[in-house]
Amino acid sequence: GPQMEPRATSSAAAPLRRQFRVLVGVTGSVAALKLPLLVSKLLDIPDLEVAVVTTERAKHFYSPRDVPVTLYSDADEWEMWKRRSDPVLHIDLRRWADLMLVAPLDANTLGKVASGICDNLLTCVIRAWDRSKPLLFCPAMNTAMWEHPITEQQVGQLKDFGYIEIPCVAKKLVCGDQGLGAMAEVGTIVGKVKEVLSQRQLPAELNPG
Ligand SMILES: CC(C)(CO)[C@@H](O)C(=O)NCCC(=O)N/C=C\S
Repeated sequence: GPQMEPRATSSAAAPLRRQFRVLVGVTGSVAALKLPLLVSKLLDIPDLEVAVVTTERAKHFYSPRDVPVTLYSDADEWEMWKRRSDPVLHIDLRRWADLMLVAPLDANTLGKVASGICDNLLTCVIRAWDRSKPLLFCPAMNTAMWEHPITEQQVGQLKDFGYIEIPCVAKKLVCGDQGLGAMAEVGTIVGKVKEVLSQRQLPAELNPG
């Protein structure tokens, strides 16, 4: 998990290890049931390290047993910070990650991010995010929510921040409605992560000289 160990070891014996760190944010859309599949597909990408930050609502849609990486939630922030000298988890996480992927981004968290609300671990990481690093988001919500005019405004706001949208798709949603609002397919999401990583220089300390 994201401890502050050195980013890479390079010695005669061991080649430079180029781990690229992806922090997955998961929120309370029913599409969060795809988290185990998404994490397992990300772990198939060579040299990728994955950690997850979950909201409380998202926990209803997956079992931590099916997520074989470090999974942070709000209580971890409270546990970790007891006194002034203690680390601040959302700041540790913004430093640790090279790329952030919010999948799914539900209507509630979309609204929070668009207006700078940061009332949990995930929104605090995003609020503190270093915008020189890529942040990808996958909206997912009921069609009626998607079609509300506030959605376009708030997605536009996130794009103005420089965040990259992986657009939702039209499907027969789990609630029976047919239309836009379904999270992009996991294959689409993983493909976009690969594309963005291929365009990025590795962090300097991974690629000295
Ligand atoms: C869950 C999944 C991935 C199954 O294909 C798909 O329905 C979806 O992305 N739904 C997210 C939209 C949503 O949150 N609907 C909430 C009420 S309809």
